[in-house]
Amino acid sequence: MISVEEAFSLIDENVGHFDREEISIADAGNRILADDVFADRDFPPYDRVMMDGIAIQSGAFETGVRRYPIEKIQAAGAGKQSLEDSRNCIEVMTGAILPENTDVVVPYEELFIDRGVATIRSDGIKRLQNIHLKGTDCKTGTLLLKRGARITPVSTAILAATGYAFVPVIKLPRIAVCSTGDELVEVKSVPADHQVRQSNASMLASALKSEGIDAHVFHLNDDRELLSKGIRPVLQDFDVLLFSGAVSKGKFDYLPAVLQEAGMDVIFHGVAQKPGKPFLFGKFASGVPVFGLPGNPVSTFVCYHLYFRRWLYYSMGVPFDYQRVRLAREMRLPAKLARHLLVSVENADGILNASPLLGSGSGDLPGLIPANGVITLPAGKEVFHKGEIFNMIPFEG
Ligand SMILES: Nc1nc2c(c(=O)[nH]1)N[C@H]1C(S)=C(S)[C@@H](COP(=O)(O)OP(=O)(O)OC[C@H]3O[C@@H](n4cnc5c(N)ncnc54)[C@H](O)[C@@H]3O)O[C@H]1N2
Ligand code: MOO
Repeated sequence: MISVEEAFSLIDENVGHFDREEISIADAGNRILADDVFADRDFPPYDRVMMDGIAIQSGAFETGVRRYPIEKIQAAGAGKQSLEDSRNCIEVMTGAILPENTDVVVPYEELFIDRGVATIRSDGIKRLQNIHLKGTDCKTGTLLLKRGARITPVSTAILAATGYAFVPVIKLPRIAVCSTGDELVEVKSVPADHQVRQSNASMLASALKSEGIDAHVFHLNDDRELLSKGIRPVLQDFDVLLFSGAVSKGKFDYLPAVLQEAGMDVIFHGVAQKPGKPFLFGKFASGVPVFGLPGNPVSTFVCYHLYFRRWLYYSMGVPFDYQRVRLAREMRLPAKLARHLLVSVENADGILNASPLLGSGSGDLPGLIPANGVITLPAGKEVFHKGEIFNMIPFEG
């Protein structure tokens, strides 16, 4: 059995390389940007009128002119007009380009307009007032979004503003989620006394959905022949295989052997950790990785977050973020195995306090309900003090 640290290193050594693709901006939310994005023009791209009103020349105001015949209108979206007579004004609309020969915008609230003449009621004006000058936010060529960033609503707006109708993103892998086990029945079924509804595949598919991945879900029974037959088509059609169950020492835990028969190399099988001790990680010669998540629901979920998501993020070139949390109470544990502890966090004046949720072990699915994430208490140490800082992998967002 290898240590958690060795398992992480082996995951890191075997990260994938995803291609890029161009997708419609309408579908780009939450995807990972594959290119840097630069400003293709200044922001704003022209001297932009910021208030509805009139545009005048400051020089005319300084010589005492207060009554300005309206020469024309500069609407937003219309080409640039020009003020012919400096004692006149042009009516301007928010978002319009500032007309030539003007350098001040006076809003309607400070005007009195009668029979085509605007009288300025305010005492003073400032040159360039209510004008959003070209390039003041950023210049053409400025780096706005970095490759590897997750596309947020704000980055979607930047992509739209810079002309990306189609956005270069990192391709998402096609993932098969395969649950195993004869005791498992379909969600819609009424289970007999010795059966349970199959919930791990739903949990994994839902977790993958939040990464933007639509997984294909399969169920395979604990029959060596059927398992062997069942995985063959799955092997061909997917980039990543996530299995849940059938990786420990049971008489019907055929999965590791069947996968090896099909050509998978075992990278490791068994990690000195709780939960998730029988976790299996392997790879086919084609490069397709296999994550054999132990079947107990807490083991499945914890191994998914610790190992699969790490692999996925690193394969996409994205940092795998942790939250710094403070252990809310002392923990004493046997030092033999690393302990992945479910925690619920509470924000106390900006400090995230993490309370361990002990539940009744890795089969305790309802025990996951209050969990916000998982922290790892390393092997080789028995006492962990209240207030010690840990990296928490959050389960949501
Ligand atoms: N002799 C040993 N027995 C076990 C060991 C061991 O080292 N020696 N390890 C234990 C640990 S730790 C775990 S974790 C489990 C994992 O075993 P498997 O990966 O083979 O999983 P199963 O036996 O198939 O299932 C375990 C448990 O989880 C339930 N399960 C499985 N899949 C689902 C699903 N899709 N939805 C809901 N529930 C699921 C299953 O019914 C079992 O109760 O092995 C220990 N045994
Ligand atoms: O790894 Mo098993 O994870 O204790 O249930």
